[in-house]
Amino acid sequence: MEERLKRCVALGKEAAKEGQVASYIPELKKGNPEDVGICIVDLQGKVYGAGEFKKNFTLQSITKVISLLLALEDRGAEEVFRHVHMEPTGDSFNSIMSFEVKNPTKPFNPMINAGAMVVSSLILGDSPEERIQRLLAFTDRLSGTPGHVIDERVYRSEKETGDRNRSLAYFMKSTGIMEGNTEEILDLYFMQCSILGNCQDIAAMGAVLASNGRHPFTGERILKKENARIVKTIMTTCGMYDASGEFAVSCGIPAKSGVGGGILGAVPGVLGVGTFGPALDRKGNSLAGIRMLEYLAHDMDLSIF
Ligand SMILES: NC(=O)CC[C@H](N)C(=O)O
Repeated sequence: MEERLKRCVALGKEAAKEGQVASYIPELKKGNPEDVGICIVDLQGKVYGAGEFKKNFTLQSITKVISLLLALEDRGAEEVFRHVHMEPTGDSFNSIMSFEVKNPTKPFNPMINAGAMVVSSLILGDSPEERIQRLLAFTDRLSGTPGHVIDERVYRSEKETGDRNRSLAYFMKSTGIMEGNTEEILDLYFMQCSILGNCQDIAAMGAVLASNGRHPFTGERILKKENARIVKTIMTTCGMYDASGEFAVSCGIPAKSGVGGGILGAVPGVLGVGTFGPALDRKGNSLAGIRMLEYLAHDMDLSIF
């Protein structure tokens, strides 16, 4: 396995040369495009890693999986899906057009920004502070590693420049889909995107999903089986944004990407995998991550299809 992962990293480094580090959030420009890492956590809790698999990065849209799981555990699926659909969009993750023109009643799915903001608004807590603390504590539980924090610089950078997300949020306020204090919900969303984690953290989360909600490190059940199933399905259809269809064919692993360069993968009944490589393609997915996951899927016969 060590050899296989080293080979992945070599392939990932090669693929990363074609990509660009995200720049629309100024602080993310500091990412090093040559960083590449991968980690696998199997369902017995064994950890295998190569490259920069212990290096922290902001989880960004990978936290859409965490917030959806928490909202599902907090509120139940019926209530969550009263506020958000579960359909792929075919448009970019922060598209306004798709949302307003095609379907103004509720956001298409929880893996695009509009849907994720509505989902975060459903997380229980009496104050924004309590909500973000619950989200951080849940990140600790899912990853099996305590002490997750927010990258304050990325958070501030996003808050200062997040006009697109602000537009989406206020549009949803105007149609009545998103209830509550819009600025507080935006703030929660910006903070959640800035949660720091590494490949091992996201591989462990993938393993929890892969084992239908049991933690591979402790055997403890931390998610309802049904919620793990729902989230894996939505990752398959929507997790790589408007590249989800192609990724399902080329790789076939339920996955979720983030513009910080991470991808979380969950192979049902087999393993969780986390990849890192901040050089992105034009759709906002990590090039190294895609290459490594495609290689792994073929080499280990991991496609679910
Ligand atoms: N694709 C992503 O990772 C997007 C998350 C980013 N924080 C944003 O809201 O634009």
